[in-house]
Amino acid sequence: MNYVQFYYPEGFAHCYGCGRLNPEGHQFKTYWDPEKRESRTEFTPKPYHTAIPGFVYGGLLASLVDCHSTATGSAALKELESTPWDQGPYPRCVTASLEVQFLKPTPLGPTLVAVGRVLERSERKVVVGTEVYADGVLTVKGKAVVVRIPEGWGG
Ligand SMILES: CCCCCCCC(=O)SCCNC(=O)CCNC(=O)[C@H](O)C(C)(C)COP(=O)(O)OP(=O)(O)OC[C@H]1O[C@@H](n2cnc3c(N)ncnc32)[C@H](O)[C@@H]1OP(=O)(O)O
Repeated sequence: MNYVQFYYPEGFAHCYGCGRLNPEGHQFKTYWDPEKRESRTEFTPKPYHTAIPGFVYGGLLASLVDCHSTATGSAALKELESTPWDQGPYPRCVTASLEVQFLKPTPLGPTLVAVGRVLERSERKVVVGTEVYADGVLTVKGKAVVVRIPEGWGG
């Protein structure tokens, strides 16, 4: 199964967080389950993504929620099209607003699992709720408003 970012047009595929064409970036990959209408991004932080030894830096967690949300929004807008979900291109979203709640320190080591759900959707805007788990423990919650990319951005 290909991931959402795989279907972004080339001009929108250089994001530091999730651009498949940015070799220096995190290259987050988000999978969309069209039946459950749920998204999933897995990422294993590197040892240098440290806040204090043993715990993940909050900025990385915010980036994960950010890009995971734009990908979830993209999949939610793709649903409004008549083309199949496994045929690109996907609509591209940008983040208008991002809220992150750090519920517990996130341990550095385990693969993090971000799970996203669509809370609200219109033709142009999607509100996405995300939960991030480390070893099955919920450590971060996020809510993002993502908006279909305005005409004339990127390529
Ligand atoms: C090119 C590839 C990019 C890859 C991005 C990957 C993820 C990112 O990090 S994105 C980077 C950070 N984000 C940005 O730089 C975006 C900067 N902001 C903007 O360009 C604009 O404010 C933009 C495009 C988000 C919204 O444009 P604008 O013309 O204001 O939209 P507008 O028509 O007013 O609003 C659309 C909807 O979003 C809502 N909205 C807009 N801004 C916000 C906000 N800050 N908070 C909550 N809701 C908002 C509006 O209320 C409206 O909702 P509704 O349709 O229900 O009335």
